[in-house]
Amino acid sequence: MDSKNKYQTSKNKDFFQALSHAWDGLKIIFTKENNFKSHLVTTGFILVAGIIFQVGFNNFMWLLSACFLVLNAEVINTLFEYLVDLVLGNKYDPLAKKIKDVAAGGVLLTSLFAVIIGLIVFSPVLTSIFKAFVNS
Ligand SMILES: Nc1ncnc2c1ncn2[C@@H]1O[C@H](COP(=O)(O)OP(=O)(O)OP(=O)(O)O)[C@@H](O)[C@H]1O
Repeated sequence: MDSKNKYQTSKNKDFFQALSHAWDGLKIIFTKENNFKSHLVTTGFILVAGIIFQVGFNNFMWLLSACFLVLNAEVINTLFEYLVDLVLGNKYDPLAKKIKDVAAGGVLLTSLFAVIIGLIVFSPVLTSIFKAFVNS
């Protein structure tokens, strides 16, 4: 199948064709899903904060991992939303609700993990800000 054929349903010919489809997938989720955009912006702020406050290599890796887990959970959530919509369209189905809600629950759970990691990593910074605020 020609790689320029937008109706391709067969396997990709090479790694670069697969990469271009994966990039298309990221563009879709970035342009269509506002939650993904917010998570990406938050990831940027957290990583910049990690650099500014010099949290150390290991802590920075924890922050990086937690942020990318949240982004990945959002990708999986969107995937299930698209699958349900593909199969059902606007038809209501209690199982579809379960699928979408469980996928959204996965994002929430991962986000809670990221918040806990953030609080642990930035606790020295937060403590010194709190002390400075109390002493002022
Ligand atoms: N076909 C359906 N049948 C039953 N319930 C549905 C169906 N589609 C959506 N829902 C319910 O409506 C809610 C909102 O649907 P939507 O597709 O916007 O998911 P969402 O998790 O809110 O999306 P996002 O992650 O983009 O904020 C879902 O969580 C689910 O409870």
